[in-house]
Amino acid sequence: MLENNVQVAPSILSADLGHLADELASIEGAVYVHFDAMDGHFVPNLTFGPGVLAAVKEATQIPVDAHLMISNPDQMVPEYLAAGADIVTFHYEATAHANRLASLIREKGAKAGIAINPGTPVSALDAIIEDVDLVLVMTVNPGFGGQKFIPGSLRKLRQLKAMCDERRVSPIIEVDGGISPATAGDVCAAGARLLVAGSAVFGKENRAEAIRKITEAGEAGLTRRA
Ligand SMILES: O=C(CO)[C@@H](O)[C@H](O)COP(=O)(O)O
Ligand SMILES: [Fe+2]
Repeated sequence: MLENNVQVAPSILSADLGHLADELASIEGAVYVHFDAMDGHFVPNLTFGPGVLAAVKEATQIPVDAHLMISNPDQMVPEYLAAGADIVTFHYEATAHANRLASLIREKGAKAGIAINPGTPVSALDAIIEDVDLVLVMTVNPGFGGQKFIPGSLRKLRQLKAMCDERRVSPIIEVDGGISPATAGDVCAAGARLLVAGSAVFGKENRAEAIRKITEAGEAGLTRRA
């Protein structure tokens, strides 16, 4: 990914699931479709699994960014890979074998992502930062769409960017939760480049315009940083 390229991944958690194919067709400008898998155990909500991911892949050409909010991801990751996920992101807090899991994802040709909850420090990534393609900094506590952005996430993003620069690695830095044109500038100024947005895209009538506004606000944040 280019250093100054802001990308938006609409989260279908906020889409009208009864008309998923139409919803997917509406997100012009989206670089990924964000797919929130929740198991009712790691997070207090239950959504969809690999079967729905395979249906999403059938319905759109846009690559799928699978965010697995599930306990014991080691068990289910092969299913999400087989379903066609282009990025598979598991939670640091959910596995004892993060490096092994990241290797498995990469061996199958997908991008490997690791996510950290708001309560998990960036230092938790110390032993894995070289082995992943993406780091997802949760900017709300996972489980639900439409929550308020946690401002303390900005400090974590700056710490992560500094860690990456020091170690000379450049994973995609993704943020998820409460992202809108109002918060996109700050997260991009702090280091994020891939912005998940659920309610700020699917809650709007004109999705292409919503995606464009988030992208532009993010790019304005990059200028501020420079
Ligand atoms: O992973 C999650 C929630 O746990 C997200 O991907 C949400 O779907 C984001 O929704 P908004 O905060 O953008 O409405
Ligand atoms: Fe997500």
